[in-house]
Amino acid sequence: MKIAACQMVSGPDLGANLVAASRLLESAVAQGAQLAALPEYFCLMGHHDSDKLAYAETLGHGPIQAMLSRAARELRLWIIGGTLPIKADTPDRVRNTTLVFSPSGEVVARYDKIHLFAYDNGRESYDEARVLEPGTQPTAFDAEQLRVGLSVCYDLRFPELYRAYNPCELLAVPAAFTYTTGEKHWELLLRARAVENQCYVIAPAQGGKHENDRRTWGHSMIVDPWGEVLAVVPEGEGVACADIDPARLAQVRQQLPALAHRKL
Ligand SMILES: NC(=O)CCC(=O)C(=O)O
Repeated sequence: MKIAACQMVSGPDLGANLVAASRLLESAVAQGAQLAALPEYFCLMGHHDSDKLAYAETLGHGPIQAMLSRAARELRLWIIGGTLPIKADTPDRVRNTTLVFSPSGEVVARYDKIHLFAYDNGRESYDEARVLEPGTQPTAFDAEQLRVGLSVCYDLRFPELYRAYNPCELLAVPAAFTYTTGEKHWELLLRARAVENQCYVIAPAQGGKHENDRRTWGHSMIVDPWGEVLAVVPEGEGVACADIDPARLAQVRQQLPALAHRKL
């Protein structure tokens, strides 16, 4: 199966972000992809944390989900729908949610980001817990022969989440890594998760200077189970495509049976 990681530089205009996401999904299909993934916050990188509340949807309703479902159906594509804000049970809180759409346009999986990002180096600071409510459930789904484990951005720093997905063939990490942390840690962590879990990793990211003055690292990539980077988009909008090769997965696991040697 050919897979595609779509990189975006989303802004505060929901309509414009949805148009850009549709265009990238079409481009992924034109390059032969059967599964495409969008980045974290693909539909909105607002000026304020509270913008997420204004655009939050209830499950099964709203323009963001309608666009993803229509694109999946019309393009006959599996879509890992980055993240979108879904209303939480708690007032004034949202879940940062990945919805997965099958090629018939149905939602087949929901994952709510478990680990909420916080960072403060004196010049930049983030605290997702101000408006987000964390998820609690690791979630995987099957896309034909592929078992895919879901995660979002900061989750990448918590290897125990990915162990919960073993065995699977692909780990998905839609992200909006900061430029500062991404420059140092993004590729290192993605390749580590691929090597230690002997899986492919698809990591679609935000990458560039956003209207809200945030700068994200980008470098959307696809990594193979030996830790090789198969495709990358350094900065700006674009699509990184690569093939999932079952023979490669089998070869890596047979030559170095580290997963079978786990003791804990
Ligand atoms: N949106 C996020 O979770 C950002 C995570 C990040 O930048 C990191 O360094 O971790």
